[in-house]
Amino acid sequence: MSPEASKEGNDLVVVANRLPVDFTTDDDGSISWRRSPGGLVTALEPVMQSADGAWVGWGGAADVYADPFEADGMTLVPVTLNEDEIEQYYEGFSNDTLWPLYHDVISQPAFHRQWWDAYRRVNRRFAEAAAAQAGTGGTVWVQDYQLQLVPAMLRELRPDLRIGFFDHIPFPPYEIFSQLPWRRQVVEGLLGADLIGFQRNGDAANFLRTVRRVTRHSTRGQVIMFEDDEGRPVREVRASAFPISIDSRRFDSLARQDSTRERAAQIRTEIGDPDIVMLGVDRLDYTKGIRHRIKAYGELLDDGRLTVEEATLVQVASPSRENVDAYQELRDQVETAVGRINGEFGELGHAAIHYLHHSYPPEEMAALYLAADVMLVTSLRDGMNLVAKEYVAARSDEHGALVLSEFTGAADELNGALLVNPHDIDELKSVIEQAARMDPKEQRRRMRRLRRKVMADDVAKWSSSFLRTLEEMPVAPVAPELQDDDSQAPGVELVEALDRLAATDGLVMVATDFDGVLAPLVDDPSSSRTTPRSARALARLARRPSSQVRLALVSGRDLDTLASLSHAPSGTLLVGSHGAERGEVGADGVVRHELELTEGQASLLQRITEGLEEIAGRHTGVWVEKKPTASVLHTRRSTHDGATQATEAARGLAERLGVGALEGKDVVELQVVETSKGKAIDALRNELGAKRVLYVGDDVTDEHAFAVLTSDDVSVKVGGGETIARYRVSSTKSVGLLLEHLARAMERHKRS
Ligand SMILES: O=P(O)(O)OC[C@H]1O[C@H](O[C@H]2O[C@H](CO)[C@@H](O)[C@H](O)[C@H]2O)[C@H](O)[C@@H](O)[C@@H]1O
Ligand SMILES: O=c1ccn([C@@H]2O[C@H](COP(=O)(O)OP(=O)(O)O)[C@@H](O)[C@H]2O)c(=O)[nH]1
Repeated sequence: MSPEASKEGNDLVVVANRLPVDFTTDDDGSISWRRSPGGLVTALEPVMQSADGAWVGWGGAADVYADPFEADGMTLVPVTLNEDEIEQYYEGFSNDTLWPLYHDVISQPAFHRQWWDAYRRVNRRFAEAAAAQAGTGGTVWVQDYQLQLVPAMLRELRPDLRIGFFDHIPFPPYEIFSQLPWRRQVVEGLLGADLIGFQRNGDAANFLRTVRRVTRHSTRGQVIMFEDDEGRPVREVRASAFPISIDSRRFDSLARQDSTRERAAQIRTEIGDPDIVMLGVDRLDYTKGIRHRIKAYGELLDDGRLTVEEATLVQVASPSRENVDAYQELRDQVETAVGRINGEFGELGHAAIHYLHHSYPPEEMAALYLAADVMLVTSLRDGMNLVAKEYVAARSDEHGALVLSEFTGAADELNGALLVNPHDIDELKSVIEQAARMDPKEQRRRMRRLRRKVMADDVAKWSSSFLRTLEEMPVAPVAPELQDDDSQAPGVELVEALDRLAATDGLVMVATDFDGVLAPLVDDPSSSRTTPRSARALARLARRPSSQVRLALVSGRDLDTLASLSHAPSGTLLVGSHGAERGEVGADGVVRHELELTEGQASLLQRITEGLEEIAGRHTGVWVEKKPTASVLHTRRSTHDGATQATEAARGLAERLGVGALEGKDVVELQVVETSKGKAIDALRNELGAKRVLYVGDDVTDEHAFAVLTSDDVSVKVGGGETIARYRVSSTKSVGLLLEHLARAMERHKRS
C-alpha cells in the first residue's frame, strides 16, 4: 500500500513484530485469537489501550490476511507473514541470529544470508504498513530487535514522521555485535529513528560506541550528529535509557481481589501446603537461567539445606519459539533435570518441583505471585524482566523475597531485591536459602522499598517519558538557521516574538496561508504539499490544549482542495476561497460550514466563468479555476506578454460585470461574494476569542490579513516584495523552522 493511502491516518502508530493477540485456526477452519506471549505485549497493551493510535504487527500464524480490527480498546493492524518468512525472519534471523548475539552469545548465533534477505524483506513490509497508517507529521514508535531496519526504511517513505525505536533486549558490547556480518546495515537502519531507547544506560553506551566504530558520525554525550558535506549539523539522533515497566496498579489491584487471594490459598493447598513456596515464571528460554536455578535448588535438597516437606519450587515455563533447535534442546534439558530431581527427592504429596509447561492469564499469574514466598529470577541476560516487577506490584501485603539476577535490566532499578550472579551456583544456593529463611521484618523492609519504585515508575510513565523526549527532539538547529536564511529579517527578534506569543496567557491563533508558506510554489498546483517540517510542527501544535492554541489555514484555494493538499491536523480551521468558504478538519474529514449563493450571485458567477474561459481560450498557458463563490484566471504558465494581456482582459471583465478583482501572484480572482483574508482573520479571531494571532503569508492577498493584526500580534511575510508585515523569512523551509520553534516554546509553557 502506498503511504498516500491514508490521508487522515493516526497520530501515533506502534509497530512491533507481535500484535497483542495470536491468531489460531480452529478445527472448523474459523480464525480466533488469544493473548500473545512475552513482556513486550504486557507492557505495550495498557499503553495502547489508553492511547488513540494503531498497533501494527504480526498475528503469530502463517498466511493470515485480516483487515485492521478493534480488540480490547485497541486498533490492531495485522501484517501477513508466510511460512518461509516465519522460518527465516522470525525463527531464523530474529531468534537464532540476533537473540543469542544480543544475549551475550549464551547460545551460538547462526549467520545465514537467506535469513538476512528475509529480515530485510519483512522489515520493509512492516515499514510500508506503518507508513500507510500514520497521519501527516505523526509519530511512529518501532519496537525491538526484529524490526531494526524499519526506522530508516520508514524515514525514506515518510520523511514527515517523527520516528522512535525501543530496544527491549540488551544491546551487546561492540566486540560481540561486530560478529554480525550486516552490522553496518543494522546500525544505519536504527539511525533512521530520531530517538532510540534502551532498557539500561549500559545498552545505550554500547550502542553509541558501536555507532562510532561502524559509521562516520560523531557523538556528543547521548546524541549522534549527522552533518552535511560542509560539516554543518543537519540531524540529531538521541540514544538513551528508558527502563520499561508494568501496569503496576493493575497488578496491585488484581492481587488485592478476594478471588485472587482465594486462588492463591488454593494453589498452596494443591501443592501440599509447604512452608516455603518458591516460584519461577519464564518463557522457556535459555536466557532465563532456568537450568541454573533448578541445579541450585536440586543441590540445596541434596545438601539437606532444604527439604521437600518445607519447600517446593513451582516453575512455570511457558512455551516459546518451539521450532528453534536451541529451544528444543533447552526443553529436553530442563525436563530431564526436573524429572531427575523429582524422582530423587520427591515424596508422595510433596513434589520437589511443580513444572508447568503452560501459559497463564494475568489473573492466575497474580495468584501465583501471592502464593509465592520466594520469587526466583535468575536470567543469564534479560533486557528488563517484567516478572520481577509484577511480583513486587502484587505484594501489597509486603510479604515475600525477590531473588534477582544482576544480569537483568530490573537489577539496575530494584533496590531491595537479593542480587545474584546465577553462574555462581554456590552463591545462588546461598541467596536462595537466605530468601527462604528471611524473617518477615526484613521482607517488609525490602518489599516496601521495592514497591515504592515499582508503583511510582509504571509503564504509563515509561511511554510518556519516551514520547515526550521524542517530541522534543530538534529536527535541526532552529534559531541559527532562521538568522542565516533571513538576511532581511531580524531572526533573533522574530524568535523572541514567537517566545512571547508562546507565553501568552490566553488563546493564540496560528494562521497561515498554504501556497508559498506551508507548501513551496510549484508549476502544477495539484502537486503542492505541506513541507514535512511544517507538517510535523503543525501536528505538534495541534496536540496542545485547545485553550492554548488553535490552527487556521487561510487560502485562496477552494476548501476541498485546501483540505486534501494540506493534510492539516484534526481541529484546524479552514478558510477557503479567500474567506468565502469555511470548514474545520475533523477526525473523519472536513466538516463544511455551508454557504449558499443567491440566484443573482449564481448567475453572476456563471457569467464570470464564461468570460474568463473566453480569455483563457485566447492565450496559451492560461487556464481557469472554478470555486464555489469565484472563478480564477491563472497565468503562471503563460509568456510574459500573454499573462499581461490576459490579466488586463480579466480586469476589464470585472469592471464590466461590476465585481471585485482580487489579484495575486499570476492570478486574478473574480468574486461574487466580497471577501478577503483580512475579513476572515477578524471573523476567526472573534469566534475563537483569540487573544493574540500569528499570521504567516507570502502573497499580496495576505496583506489584507496583515492589515487587521494589532501590535500584540505577529505578522510574518515569506519571501521578497513589499509588505506591511513586521517580520520576514525567506522560504517555506524557514516557515517550518519558525513553526517548530513555536511548537517547542508552547510545549515549554504547558497549559491544561
Ligand atoms: O514474541 P516472542 O518471540 O514469543 O517473545 C516474547 C517477547 O520476548 C522478549 O521480551 C523482551 O521484552 C520485555 C519487555 O520489555 C523485557 O522485559 C524482556 O527482558 C525482553 O526479553 C522480546 O524482546 C519481545 O520482542 C518478544 O515479544
Ligand atoms: O504463563 C505466563 C507466563 C508469563 N506471562 C507474562 O509474560 C511476561 C514476561 O515478561 P518478561 O519481561 O519477564 O520476559 P519476556 O518473556 O518478555 O522475555 C510477563 O508479563 C508475565 O506476566 C504470562 O502472562 N503468562
